[in-house]
Amino acid sequence: MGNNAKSKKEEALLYHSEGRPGKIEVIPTKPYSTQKDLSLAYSPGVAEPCLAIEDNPDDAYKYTAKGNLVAVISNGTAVLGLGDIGAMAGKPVMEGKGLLFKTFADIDVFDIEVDTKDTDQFIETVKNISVTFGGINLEDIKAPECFEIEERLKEELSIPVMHDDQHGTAIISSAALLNALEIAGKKIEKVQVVVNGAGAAAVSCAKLYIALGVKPENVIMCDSKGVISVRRQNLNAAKAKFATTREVDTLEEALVGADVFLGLSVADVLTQEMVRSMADNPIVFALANPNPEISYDNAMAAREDIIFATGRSDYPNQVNNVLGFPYIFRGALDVRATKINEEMKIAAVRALAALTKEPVPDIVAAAYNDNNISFGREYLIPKALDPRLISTISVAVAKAAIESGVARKTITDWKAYATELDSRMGRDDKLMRAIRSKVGTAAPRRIVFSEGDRLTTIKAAVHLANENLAIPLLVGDRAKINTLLKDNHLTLDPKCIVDFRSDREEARRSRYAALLYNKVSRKGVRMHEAIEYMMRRDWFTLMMVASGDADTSILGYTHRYTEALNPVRQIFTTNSNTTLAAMEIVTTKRGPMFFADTAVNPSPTVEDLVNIVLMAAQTVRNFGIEPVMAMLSHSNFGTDTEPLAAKISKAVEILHFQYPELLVDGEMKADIALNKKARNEIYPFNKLGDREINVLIFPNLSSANISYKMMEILGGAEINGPILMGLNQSCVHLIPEVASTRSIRNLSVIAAAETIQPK
Ligand SMILES: NC(=O)C1=CN([C@@H]2O[C@H](COP(=O)(O)OP(=O)(O)OC[C@H]3O[C@@H](n4cnc5c(N)ncnc54)[C@H](OP(=O)(O)O)[C@@H]3O)[C@@H](O)[C@H]2O)C=CC1
Ligand SMILES: CC(=O)C(=O)O
Ligand SMILES: [Mg+2]
Repeated sequence: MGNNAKSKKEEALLYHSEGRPGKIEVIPTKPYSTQKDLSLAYSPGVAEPCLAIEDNPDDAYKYTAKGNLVAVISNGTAVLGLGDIGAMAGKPVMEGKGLLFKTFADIDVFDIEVDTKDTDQFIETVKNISVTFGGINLEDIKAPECFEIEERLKEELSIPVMHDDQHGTAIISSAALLNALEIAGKKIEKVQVVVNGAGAAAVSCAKLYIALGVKPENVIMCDSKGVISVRRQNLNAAKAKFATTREVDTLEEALVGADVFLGLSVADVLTQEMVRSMADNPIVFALANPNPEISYDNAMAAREDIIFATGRSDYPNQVNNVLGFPYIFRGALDVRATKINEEMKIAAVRALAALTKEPVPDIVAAAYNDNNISFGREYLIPKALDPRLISTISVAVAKAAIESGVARKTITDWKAYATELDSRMGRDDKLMRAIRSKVGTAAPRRIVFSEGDRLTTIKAAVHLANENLAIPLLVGDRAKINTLLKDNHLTLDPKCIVDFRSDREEARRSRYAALLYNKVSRKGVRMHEAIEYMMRRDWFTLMMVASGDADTSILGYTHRYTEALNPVRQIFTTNSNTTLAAMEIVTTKRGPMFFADTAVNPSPTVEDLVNIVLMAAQTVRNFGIEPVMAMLSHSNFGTDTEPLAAKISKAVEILHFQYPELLVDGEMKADIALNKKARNEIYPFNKLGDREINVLIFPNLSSANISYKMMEILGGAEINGPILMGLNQSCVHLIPEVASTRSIRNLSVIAAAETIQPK
């Protein structure tokens, strides 16, 4: 074993053994700390749900975890491509499936390893424990027993049962096949397909390919003994259905001129010569795990026109059932489907294939460190970490279950269901959705971007234009913008590009310079400077807004937010001492929280703090949310009198006196702010009562900035902002040049929303 392989082995073993051994644990979902809690969780309180379920078995979905609990069950006879390694040895894979179910679809899993190879015993065991679960995922059970096991369990149980290696694999590889055929320019009813492997996965994939249009006579299947032909004796029933009449005996012979190779067998059985003998643009899915039928490097070296996929995550095109089973079960559980039928599988195939053609979100680009992911040879199928999979596949599956009559619960509000799915994964950005919807229903605003020739900005602009959320105006070099658009297969109306330094814009620059001079001549700016400024993208961008050529702007900055604010202050404030401040929307599990001041005032005075509170209150109100504000400190209501705490206490005193209607109090520590029970018990005089605080005003820039960044990294919160506050007119927000497309897009939507007057 080479050093690299050895260290990978050690790494994998350490990963599994470190800390609490294994990969999953059980976590209670109800309080259990007091005697009272325990008497409800267990005896005597627990008797009540027991009796309710005895009366009405369906109540198990109401009072127990059944409805969200899936059993991953295996006997270890076909574990990955490792073969029959036994029930116990397969446990790491089953725990792994549990981890994937939970993290990708919020489904809880018990992994169950059944130590028998006897089909009847296995079925009996599963049947006897099935009441515990909302669904059963059979895993890594070898063919042909797996076919009978699944068929009988499906017939005899009224919860969804799916053998993942069969149908999960079939669904994902079918979606990849449809897309690969489109890229190869081939028709499904014409292609010659060679399937290597005749087990659980291979047989099921071949069946689904045929259901999607592949001609049965165009499929040749091979097992460990070669081509399955009518001339062979003693074929099991599943293989017999694929026996060919053609005069070929080996994989090598079968592949000559073939369009598709589908490998669900073992490593390294496909040679470069075989690949070279295939038709033009050969589609090669080498899906054996952990090592494919041909390595990525060998496949790529074999020929240039190959369209290639493996089951692995470390190469492009991971065709692996992980893209399917979490979401298929999610959809099935949510409508309490009695089975997973053909309609649901086909719906999942189509949804997956279609999703691949949608622009890829930044979060995926970041996760794979690749900004160029778009439909093509290297992207036949969505990435496993794509957060859209849940709302795309589960919705399609649930709809198909309802339409095909196997659902025991219906869903009518599909938007709400998709939202619920997103929120399961902690990505619930209700506020952003509300803002987006406000912007989407108004006439699109003209948003000018100072960094118009950056790819992140261009992508955000294309999204905003395509979604009709704004008319983006990109300030930058036209040729550069056009190249970036072309290279990234993006399109944008040429009118959206403002090549501000070009000769064509000379008249506009003069007009803006005159206007600027008019505005700032009493702030020390001379005419020749105003003319020079118009060659600078920040000044030019701001003048587009000041002149009325744009409704609002997004200004990129490199080093310091406060430096970038200088032209903003010059153009849009009458007094250079006006307090400006910045606020971040921090989307937490509790909902949106607003943090201020996160970017402008390093050490705010009492007056600044009062202004920050007033501006934050107004901004939050504009979002349709009633602000409940805590002024944070290391001290609670005078417990410390040192200057920083005293400054906040003074600001509160002024606010209470001058704005008695405002729900603001402090100074208080973060735990007191965020725990209303403790706040009311210890400080019953506080002004905020039973309300949850949603605005946190920090004592200084450092604490605010540190806090929201910690929330982002450690707390997994999504951050949107910074929202610049304090200008008379909403006209600009500043964003770091390194910001992601998602951040730019969200801030743009916020900026657009601010310019919409309430009806
Ligand atoms: N990427 C993905 O999502 C998935 C990949 N897989 C992979 O597919 C493979 C098979 O899994 P599964 O169907 O569950 O297992 P099974 O045990 O049910 O089937 C294995 C099949 O492979 C055949 N086989 C073994 N050696 C060869 C060979 N040299 N040439 C041709 N065929 C051969 C066997 O032939 P015989 O019938 O003669 O014994 C059998 O038909 C595994 O590597 C697994 O990791 C499986 C599921 C999902
Ligand atoms: C991916 C999978 O389920 C397998 O290889 O068995
Ligand atoms: Mg498997």
